[in-house]
Amino acid sequence: MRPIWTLEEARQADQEAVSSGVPYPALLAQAGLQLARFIQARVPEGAVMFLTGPGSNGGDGWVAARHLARRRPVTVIPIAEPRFPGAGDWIAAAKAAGVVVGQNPVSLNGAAVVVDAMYGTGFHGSVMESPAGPWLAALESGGHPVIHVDLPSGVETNTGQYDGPELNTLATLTMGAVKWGLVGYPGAEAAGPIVVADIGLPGHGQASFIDPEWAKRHLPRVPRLGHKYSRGHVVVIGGSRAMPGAPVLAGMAALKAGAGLVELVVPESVLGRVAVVPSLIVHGVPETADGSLQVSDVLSRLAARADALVIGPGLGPTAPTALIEVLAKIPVPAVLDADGIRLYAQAPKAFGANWVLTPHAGEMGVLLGMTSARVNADRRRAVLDAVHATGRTVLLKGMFSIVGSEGGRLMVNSSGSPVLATAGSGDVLSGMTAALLAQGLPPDQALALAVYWHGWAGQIGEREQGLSMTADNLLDYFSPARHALEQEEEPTSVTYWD
Ligand SMILES: NC(=O)C1=CN([C@@H]2O[C@H](COP(=O)(O)OP(=O)(O)OC[C@H]3O[C@@H](n4cnc5c(N)ncnc54)[C@H](OP(=O)(O)O)[C@@H]3O)[C@@H](O)[C@H]2O)[C@@H](O)CC1
Ligand SMILES: Nc1ncnc2c1ncn2[C@@H]1O[C@H](COP(=O)(O)OP(=O)(O)O)[C@@H](O)[C@H]1O
Ligand SMILES: [K+]
Repeated sequence: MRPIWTLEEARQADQEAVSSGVPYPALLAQAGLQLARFIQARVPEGAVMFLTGPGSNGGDGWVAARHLARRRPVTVIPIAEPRFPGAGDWIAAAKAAGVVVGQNPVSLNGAAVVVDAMYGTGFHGSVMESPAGPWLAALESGGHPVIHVDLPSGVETNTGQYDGPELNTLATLTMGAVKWGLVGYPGAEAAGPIVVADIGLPGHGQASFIDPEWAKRHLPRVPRLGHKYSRGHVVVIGGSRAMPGAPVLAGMAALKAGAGLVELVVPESVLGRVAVVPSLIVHGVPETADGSLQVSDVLSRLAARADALVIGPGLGPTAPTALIEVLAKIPVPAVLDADGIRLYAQAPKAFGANWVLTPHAGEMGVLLGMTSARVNADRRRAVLDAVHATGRTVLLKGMFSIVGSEGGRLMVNSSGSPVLATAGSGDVLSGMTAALLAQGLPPDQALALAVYWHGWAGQIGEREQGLSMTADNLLDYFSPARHALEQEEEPTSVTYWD
């Protein structure tokens, strides 16, 4: 279990530790020691400069400063009067160990690393208007390498909202468990690589990361006596004159993720443009005057044969609402993506059982009646609201994608790469998800495993091809990504330090 905490859950973890007999100063001592060990490991030489705030985030800094002062030059610059429990004693001990107390920004210039211990979970408001503002501006213009304690100062714990500058961040060492602000936007960008320090707090929460061991255990095995029908039959419903390629990407992804048989159902006028891949079976069915899929008996018959459907890749903005109403009556699990989500938003009552939705922030905005900026301002809340509104499993895409399912359970993906932000990469994900549904995984597990596997394919693709990777190249990395899952490799965006 690798939990992700809200502010309330972080406070609850403290209280549980304290009420089980751990004195609060012991937690501060442990956090400060872990911070000192981490700084020593990451930046082994040179002067260390701490910027400390009034609360316990500053306390972590003072404790770490005392440990490091035995080995190397250490300066602490308090940006506000210390008020954390036991401050007088901890500060006296740090000074006795040789910590120098500085006062001005000039002293930053000699630092091999600056430690941001100004604000953590107790922060609220605008950081640029707080006493930390001028220091963040100095760090931005000086380009000093920075390690953040718990959270970058100014990042809101539950959402990731942040109005400070981008710094030269080496890492964020966070105490006990990752906070939602570190996987929210733009907090995730400000945090850089996240490292979790074990300080002996209890490790549970409502949300968790998708775990490498969990992913390995849920990968479908290929039965030795299987045949193509027993491996799962996926039908992709989509395509339009402007977007004939999207269903092909989804279909190929479904095959490569282990479906035994994949059929594409597209408007008849685009049939010639999708019938290019020999492994895919394609059907042209009746279309509207502008070349979008139309409701027809043949479409319903083809859809009803599937073990899982993908509805939406390349469907286009003019497909009729009646299409979703007809498909909702077919008792087959389905992935709704792209214009499939728009159709759902127009006809919410049409929602079929075992359907999953895979919106990016813009499509989530369509579902919830808000802008994508508002979705991204509190991604956790958006997923909870969408699950509540639909009663179904929902994925909010993007870095640190979130899978939400009934009961408010949330899973966050830590695999992935910015090269996935390329046209068609969502179609690949929808096909992969359908293949896992067709192989018998329940919706939340199919989605979590698909997003984790897809992220690994992106990571390996980035390593092999750099930034020029496209969505069709992504298909080439399913196999090495599956191998990474089988080896329980750890994504690098979040690591655990003990
Ligand atoms: N909990 C644990 O188990 C452990 C916690 N640990 C560490 O403690 C951190 C949490 O400590 P914390 O609660 O003291 O909060 P922290 O962020 O240091 O600062 C709060 C202070 O900042 C002030 N302030 C806020 N916003 C402001 C603004 N805009 N402008 C000006 N001032 C502002 C605020 O003022 P107030 O709101 O009270 O007026 C208050 O004085 C946590 O992140 C982790 O690093 C570890 O030691 C180990 C165990
Ligand atoms: N910066 C990023 N880091 C990690 N994954 C990303 C990033 N940007 C996009 N992705 C992933 O790439 C995919 C993009 O899907 P989507 O936005 O639907 O693209 P399209 O509609 O063009 O296929 C999603 O799985 C998303 O999570
Ligand atoms: K901090």
